[in-house]
Amino acid sequence: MGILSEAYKEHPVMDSLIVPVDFSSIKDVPESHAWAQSYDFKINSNNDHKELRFLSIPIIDLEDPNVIEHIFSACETWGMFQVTNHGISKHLLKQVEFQSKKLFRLPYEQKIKIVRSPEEATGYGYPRITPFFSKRMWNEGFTIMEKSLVNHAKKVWPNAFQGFCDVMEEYQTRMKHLSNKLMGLLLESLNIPQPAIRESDDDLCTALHLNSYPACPDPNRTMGLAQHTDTFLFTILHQSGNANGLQVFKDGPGWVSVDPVPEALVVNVGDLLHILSNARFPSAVHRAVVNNEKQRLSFAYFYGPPLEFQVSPYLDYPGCKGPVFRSLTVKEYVSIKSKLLDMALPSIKMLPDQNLS
Ligand SMILES: C=C1C[C@]23C[C@@]1(O)CC[C@H]2[C@@]12CCC[C@@](C)(C(=O)O1)[C@H]2[C@@H]3C(=O)O
Ligand SMILES: O=C(O)CCC(=O)C(=O)O
Ligand SMILES: [Fe+2]
Repeated sequence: MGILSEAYKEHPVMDSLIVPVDFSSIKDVPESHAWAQSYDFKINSNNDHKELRFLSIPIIDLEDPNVIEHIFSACETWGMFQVTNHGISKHLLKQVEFQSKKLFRLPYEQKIKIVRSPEEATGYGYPRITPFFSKRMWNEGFTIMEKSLVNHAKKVWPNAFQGFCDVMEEYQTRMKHLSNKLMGLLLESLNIPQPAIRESDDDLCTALHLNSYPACPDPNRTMGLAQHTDTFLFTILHQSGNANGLQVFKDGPGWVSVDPVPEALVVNVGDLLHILSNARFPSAVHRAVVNNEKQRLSFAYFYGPPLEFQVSPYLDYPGCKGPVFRSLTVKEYVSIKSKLLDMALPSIKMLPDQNLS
């Protein structure tokens, strides 16, 4: 999605909110990264729901004959599920992990050479949502979209970039394939006739984002990735190294831990699928916390329709009371999200009288 930067250009991010600190040289959590003590780091903090304490998101076997029903129910209840039998080999996941470790282990001066530029989408840096929070996150990331990959890799490994590029390219190809399959299942679960979303495969908005959460001296004072919803249709996430960290917010129990399940990948609903489903599927509010033992890595693959695609709520289902959101292009939504973050969805809600015909 080279042209995704067209949508970001209107809201360039200041350099100081992109360039991470050198985490390898930090012995204590600095003020810049110390979140308020009142910040809710706890899991299942709502004591009224003790019985929900051990809740977990559904695990769905993609070869289950009832996969459509399971996906519908998981998306409606959680906006998130884990999938098994997804066809991504353990070997490839290990290679992505190996190459990512190699990248984040580079000396600081090297990583700085591939910092994301203020209007761009790809490269090394703090999470994109950083400007919306007064404190920095305990996270360094690297975003890959097709064209940028080789250029960035050449800057840090002029003679040895190929290994990194081959693995990341292979992973993106496999992820796109799995995403096309999941998209079909998600649309079927919503009874939406397969639209043009997947016709122009080349123009799809896809991105691979590698997250690294360095081991933190005081994990209860800082946040790995602050709460957010993902922008596109859905995200496929691999939590590497069996390290906990991901949490999803559910009304009632509060923050629920999404523990890594060997061989499973996490799938979460993003804002565009929330709009397309006419709010029947929640866009999963999630975050990542850190630990003091070891670095945690996660790999997120974002999948969306082409930038010019018009996203409209689908209304042909029993009990539909009219559109919850106005329709808009992907590009317009990305631009609104860069400006408003969690107020983006409320800002495109239809007013009650706009639904009267
Ligand atoms: C395609 C994208 C989705 C993403 C913004 C990005 O351009 C590349 C990084 C993605 C990420 C990863 C961490 C959380 C997130 C909210 C962020 O700040 O950057 C997501 C973005 C998103 O879903 O909008
Ligand atoms: O690291 C995680 O578990 C969450 C990552 C995430 O939410 C993202 O990259 O959008
Ligand atoms: Fe996310």
